[in-house]
Amino acid sequence: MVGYSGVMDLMLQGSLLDLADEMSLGRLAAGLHRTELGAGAWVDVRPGWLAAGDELFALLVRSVPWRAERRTMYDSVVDVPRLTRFYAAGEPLPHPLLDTARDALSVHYEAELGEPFVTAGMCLYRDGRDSVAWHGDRIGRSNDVDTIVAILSLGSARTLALRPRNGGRIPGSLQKALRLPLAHGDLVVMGGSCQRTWDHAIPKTSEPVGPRISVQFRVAGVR
Ligand SMILES: O=C(O)CCC(=O)C(=O)O
Ligand SMILES: [Fe+2]
Repeated sequence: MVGYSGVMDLMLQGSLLDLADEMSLGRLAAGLHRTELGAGAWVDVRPGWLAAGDELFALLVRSVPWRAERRTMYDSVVDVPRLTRFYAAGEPLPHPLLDTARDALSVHYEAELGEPFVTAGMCLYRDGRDSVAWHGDRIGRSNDVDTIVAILSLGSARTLALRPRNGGRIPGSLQKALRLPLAHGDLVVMGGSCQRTWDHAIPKTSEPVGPRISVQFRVAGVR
């Protein structure tokens, strides 16, 4: 028979296991790595920022009112086979962890950004055929001034591709393309002049990939 303290041990073990499985954001600065892209552009990657995000992913797939998006967007004609939902400033987000993530990002980037992240754009890539073509987030102020766009990646791993704009003819810009594999819980942050001097894309893939959701946090007046 298991005595009282034995029961307590079992309960404690149980709760420790639960804790380990509980969804949580790690310390943002720990494991954050910056790559300078030249011409004032940079990209930060923080692998595994969100731990145990399976339930959040499932909840977002289920409960976000996704809309089909296949139209012209950004500054060129962009084919956008994916589902989206935009949460404007002040609109309640579907899970409190997303508020926590946005606020942690606002604190971390305060000195560089000078204003908080306030909107959340969500995209659902159903499989490898869904994608977003080359573009910069240049709708609004980001067409003229530096900004920061922070993206939390959930679900299946996909590649975020980055390449210098205008065939790399922007003075000081690094002359190569980058491919960042983004896995479940990873954070990627594009900053400085990145939206103006670089383009990014989520390329289609013939790999058998499941659904992926990206949550993009932006400042007011930037899409
Ligand atoms: O899904 C992503 O990680 C990128 C999305 C994106 O570039 C956009 O919606 O502007
Ligand atoms: Fe974008």
